[in-house]
Amino acid sequence: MANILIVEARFYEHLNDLLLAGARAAIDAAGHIHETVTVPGALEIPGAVALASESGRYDAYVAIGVVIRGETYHFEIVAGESARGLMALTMDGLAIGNGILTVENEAQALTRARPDEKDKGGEAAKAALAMLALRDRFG
Ligand SMILES: Nc1c(NC[C@H](O)[C@H](O)[C@H](O)CO)[nH]c(=O)[nH]c1=O
Ligand SMILES: CC(=O)[C@@H](O)COP(=O)(O)O
Repeated sequence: MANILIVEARFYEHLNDLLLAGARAAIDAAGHIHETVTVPGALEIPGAVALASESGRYDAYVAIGVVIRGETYHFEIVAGESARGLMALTMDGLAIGNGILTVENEAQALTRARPDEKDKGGEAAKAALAMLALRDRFG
């Protein structure tokens, strides 16, 4: 049984609740356990994963968040840098699924967050478990 850490950036409460439901359902269905920690925004997710990985308590990580474009360039920074940070951690050997939505508006986010629609939270959890299985295979 693996211990999965879900790191959520709780910028949009109602959207995160949907993503979390999908991620938790996927982990439960696979027979694993999970914990959840909350950070202010997507930019803090990679750092939280890095800090958690130093504990040695978790087998894989699921990043959950929603980045919706506003008026400024900040969207590119938040979306791009959170993804880049997670990719760097993946290349360091951590099993991570990226469920950070980067969208133009709330309607796009809702469709992707709902477990009974695109279920990006569940998809990210399954990706993390797939990477964990790969690491175990190559370990
Ligand atoms: N605009 C969004 C943010 N912005 C906040 C940053 O992620 C970060 O917390 C801040 O810059 C302090 O370091 N975060 C999201 O998750 N979603 C957004 O739409
Ligand atoms: C993704 C963001 O950082 C964005 O929500 C911030 O909005 P704005 O660009 O209008 O400041």
